[in-house]
Amino acid sequence: MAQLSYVSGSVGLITLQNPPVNVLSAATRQGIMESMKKALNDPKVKSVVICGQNGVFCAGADIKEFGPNISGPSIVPLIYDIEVANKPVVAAIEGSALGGGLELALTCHYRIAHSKTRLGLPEVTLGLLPGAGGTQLLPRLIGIPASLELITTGRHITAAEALQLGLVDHVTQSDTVDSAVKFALSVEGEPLDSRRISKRPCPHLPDLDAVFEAVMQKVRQKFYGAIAPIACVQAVRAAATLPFSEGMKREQQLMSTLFTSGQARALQYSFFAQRAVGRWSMPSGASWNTSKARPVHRAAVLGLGTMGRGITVALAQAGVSVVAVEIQEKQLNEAREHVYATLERGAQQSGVSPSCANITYSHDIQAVADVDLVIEAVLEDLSLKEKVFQQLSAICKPGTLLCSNTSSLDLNCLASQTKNPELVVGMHFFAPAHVMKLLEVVYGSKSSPEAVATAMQLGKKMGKISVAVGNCRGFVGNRMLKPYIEQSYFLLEEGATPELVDKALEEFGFPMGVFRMSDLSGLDVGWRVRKEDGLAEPVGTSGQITRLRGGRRYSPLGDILCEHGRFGQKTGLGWYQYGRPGGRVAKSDPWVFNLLEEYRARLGLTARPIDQQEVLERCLYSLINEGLCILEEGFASSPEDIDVIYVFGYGWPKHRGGPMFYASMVGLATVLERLDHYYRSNPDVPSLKPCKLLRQLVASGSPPVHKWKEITKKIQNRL
Ligand SMILES: CCCCCCCC/C=C\C=C\CC(=O)SCCNC(=O)CCNC(=O)[C@H](O)C(C)(C)COP(=O)(O)OP(=O)(O)OC[C@H]1O[C@@H](n2cnc3c(N)ncnc32)[C@H](O)[C@@H]1OP(=O)(O)O
Repeated sequence: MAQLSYVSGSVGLITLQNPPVNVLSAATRQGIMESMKKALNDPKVKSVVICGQNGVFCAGADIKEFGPNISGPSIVPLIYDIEVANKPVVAAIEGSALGGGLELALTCHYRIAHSKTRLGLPEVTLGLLPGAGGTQLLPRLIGIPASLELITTGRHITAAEALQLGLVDHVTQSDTVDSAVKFALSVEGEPLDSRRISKRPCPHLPDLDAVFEAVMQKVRQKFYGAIAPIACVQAVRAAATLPFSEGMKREQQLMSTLFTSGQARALQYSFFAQRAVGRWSMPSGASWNTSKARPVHRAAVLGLGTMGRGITVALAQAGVSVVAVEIQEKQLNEAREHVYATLERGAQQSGVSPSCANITYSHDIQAVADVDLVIEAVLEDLSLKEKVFQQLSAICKPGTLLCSNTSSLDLNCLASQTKNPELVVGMHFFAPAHVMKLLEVVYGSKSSPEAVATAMQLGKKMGKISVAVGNCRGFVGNRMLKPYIEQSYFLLEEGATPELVDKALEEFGFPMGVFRMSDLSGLDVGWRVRKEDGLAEPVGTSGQITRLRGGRRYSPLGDILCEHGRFGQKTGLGWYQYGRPGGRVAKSDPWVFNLLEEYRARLGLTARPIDQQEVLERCLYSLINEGLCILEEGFASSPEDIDVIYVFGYGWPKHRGGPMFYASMVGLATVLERLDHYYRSNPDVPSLKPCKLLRQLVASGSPPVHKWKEITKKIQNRL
């Protein structure tokens, strides 16, 4: 796992050999320790270079090993041994130097990096802090403000930025190991004391208290409820105020609290879940490793409203050449300007040149004739989309993949309008499409595995986390949102206020509660769908309100708001008031309180006190229950799929893993008991009825999430 060889006569070259990314597993740590000892004891060796096999330095500790019993040598003493070495040790950094990998490099006396390397301390994203001296060494090397920023965000930086910060000594464009060996030869015999970072004082910061206070406030706001960023700030403060050895003790104390926390488990689960969703499968048995994606060199986006513009930007930024089509001339011109400005802004932020040259605009649908893939993003209207798919099927060259950005319509209906339904898949982006990481790739009953593989690969190229899901109403994300929103309306009927419900959900960790979120996305969208479904009927100011519709309880509260022209932020009024159309700051609205009182009086409902616990249980457990139904019915292939969708598309707090992981942390038996309880008192609300899979999981002893698949499969085989 780490190999010592001898080069250029006097250099001991230690190569980490743990593919694919040379993580510091027990065997690797052992290997480094033994190789180091051998090199230092060998009189022929005058300097040491540490590098990683296959162009990757080291991606840090092996996250899979984290748990109560870590075997093998501990990282911290190993790293100390390197720093105190009496021969110069040079890190030859290429690929990635992350977490424990960067800490390993920090204890070397010199750091040479290839220009394409990414460096960082991403432990905070795993619910941890850089616990192998990173919080004490980095501030001594690059100063407190820069260290705080890197450690609390976990951001990966380029070699150029690392050089500018003083994190590396030299950046090379040629062979990194060769450069490091040459460098090691040049410093043999030189004194090392000034190269030992632990011996340096932390650079003085005059307004220390103010800096730490400001950063603490920022992380509390930005990462609401997350404990790791706070511990990171506390650890860096120790570097600024304590001698190195004391600071190390503080780092270890903070690390051990984080290490066993539920948040760390959730975030580490999420790390692997993000990678697991790439290994998709379909109920037919087709999967990522049996299906080949087609290359997409040229894509078209049809319909340049908000979604189409975002998709155009994301494709261009991914280096795909785009034909952007909008039939209305005015909208086309506006879109062109908007896309240009967004690309310019993005380029300024990232420092790379904008990709505007990749885009051609047209108001003629014939312009899509020779593209490899089309993403349709016209209005969410079934008959319009059906017509568009008929046209696309006639115009496009044979084999062109036809994708729809629909968020709610039946993909099979669209596919049935084409000559080749196997070439039709859903690509459900989330607004703003060039920013949001999630992409639901929806397969219909006839979608070919090749079409799914192509959409998944294109999503990856666009920097998205793509999840393959089946074609049920609302797909996975929006389907689960329905019972969650429904419960929030019922809670209002029973005595809650939008403020109370939102507060409970925001304290849980959502960036916005359900009512603020609905105001942002527009209340009229759901209203239109409910009207199409025959659910929303005019309520008026007098007369009977029917609460039972389609055999289940229905709350018309959202419809009433829409009847009053309250569509949310865009009209300045919704569940809250915003001062003006397009206003962003939500303020309580007495009109809503009056409405709720009058509504309850009309229905003979008595308001009762509702606490935050009930809000969370009813909103979250009904959403979780729907997710379990989706798994049971096979529309998602694993709980990880659902969790990734919720974390990256719906603001589920990252440090809670996702709804399925959260349910397992709360205890499936508890979720089942509470759903049973609420369903007993609300038998006309089917979404509270615990699904078969939940009962089965509890009956099987509530196995951890990664074992649910076995039980899901059994239920599906029986269906
Ligand atoms: C009681 C208290 C005691 C506490 C004592 C603890 C002592 C603590 C001392 C030190 C602690 C150090 C903490 C850390 O170092 S935590 C790890 C920090 N590192 C990271 O977060 C890096 C994570 N990896 C990545 O960002 C990427 O994988 C990257 C390296 C950029 C490569 O990206 P890419 O090329 O896209 O490849 P993949 O992401 O698909 O990864 C390839 C496979 O490798 C697996 N992988 C990657 N990193 C790790 C890791 N650190 N541990 C385990 N496995 C890792 C990844 O899952 C992929 O596997 P698979 O193909 O099976 O999906």
